[in-house]
Amino acid sequence: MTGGSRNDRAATGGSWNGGTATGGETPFDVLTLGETMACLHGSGPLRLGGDLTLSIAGAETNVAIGLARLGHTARWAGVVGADELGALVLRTLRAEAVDTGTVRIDPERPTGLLIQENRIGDVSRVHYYRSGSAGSALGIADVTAALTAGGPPGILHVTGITPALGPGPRAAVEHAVRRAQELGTRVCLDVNHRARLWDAAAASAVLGPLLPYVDVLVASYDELPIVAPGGAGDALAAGVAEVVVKHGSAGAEVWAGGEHVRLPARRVPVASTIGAGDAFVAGYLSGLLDGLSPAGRLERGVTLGAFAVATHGDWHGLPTREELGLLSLAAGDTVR
Ligand SMILES: Nc1ncnc2c1ncn2[C@@H]1O[C@H](COP(=O)(O)OP(=O)(O)OP(=O)(O)O)[C@@H](O)[C@H]1O
Ligand SMILES: O=C(O)C(=O)C[C@H](O)[C@H](O)CO
Repeated sequence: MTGGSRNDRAATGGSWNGGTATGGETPFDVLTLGETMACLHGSGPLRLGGDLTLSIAGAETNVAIGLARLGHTARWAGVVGADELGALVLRTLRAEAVDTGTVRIDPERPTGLLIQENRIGDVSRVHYYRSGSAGSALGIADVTAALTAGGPPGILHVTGITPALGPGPRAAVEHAVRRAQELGTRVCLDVNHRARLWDAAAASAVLGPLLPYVDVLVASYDELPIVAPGGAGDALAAGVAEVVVKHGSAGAEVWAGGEHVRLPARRVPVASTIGAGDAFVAGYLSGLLDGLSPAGRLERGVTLGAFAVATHGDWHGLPTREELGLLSLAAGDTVR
């Protein structure tokens, strides 16, 4: 399916944008691509049964939703099944003002599913039911449509999850980053290693060669060696302009424009850490779009990460621009 609704929301505060639009349309601030699934969330051990809540999850759409909530324009490219869960994915994204105009519906494959199991305290397990899914049918043609319809986006955001889904998605990501570079679109890669999908050596062989096309590299401190065995310096030497490293509850750091900045995490009560990394990326890219300094970008990343941690759900608790200051209120405050 092509030609769904075009998000006409104006870009707010974007200090730079992509290449020239065709047909008088405004390019999107950010294009993300990958797999988004139905997500069941349980509050205890799965084998005991009990209630599950149904929503959607996908690292790339978590980022797109975070950006859209802050007033940036975002498109997601992917494939869903011709089923009710695919309809849930599309309906949710449209409600969050994420453009789905180039999303393809595959009549042969089901929408993927993941189940989040809250096992002990804040320790969760994720179970995938995504083998043979519609999302894993993503291919080069999907990327071409998404990158060009409406003009090249300002930023292309991809993650290391997508190439782990199979040869089609891998080719799609490799094509996307090359084409983005030709189009003058900046590329952000989040390593987002998923050990249940592939091992570190396989990830390294695929993601390492992408670095010459990457402008902003994001990795957790334990993932960085997958693409840069010698640390951030290796990635900078490979041509990456900004290297952002996340340290969970210890905050994050960035090397950009000859600067090195490190910030602590915001202190918040922990509801669920799932999605903190994606929220962080949305905040960081929002700061980049707004023309903030490396410290300002990092600060917005850390702020969105804290919103994700302090609320339930992958993306549900992410702030609008007006809500960014909420974290500064004292515990127990009520806004009236
Ligand atoms: N306990 C916490 N309290 C406050 N902020 C946190 C906490 N954990 C994470 N964050 C913020 O979120 C950012 C990203 O978190 P983290 O490093 O855990 O990402 P991640 O491992 O990629 O997460 P995920 O893959 O689950 O999305 C951190 O850099 C930090 O700013
Ligand atoms: O693990 C994945 O593939 C996902 O995209 C699901 C999660 O919602 C996401 O990664 C949270 O960070």
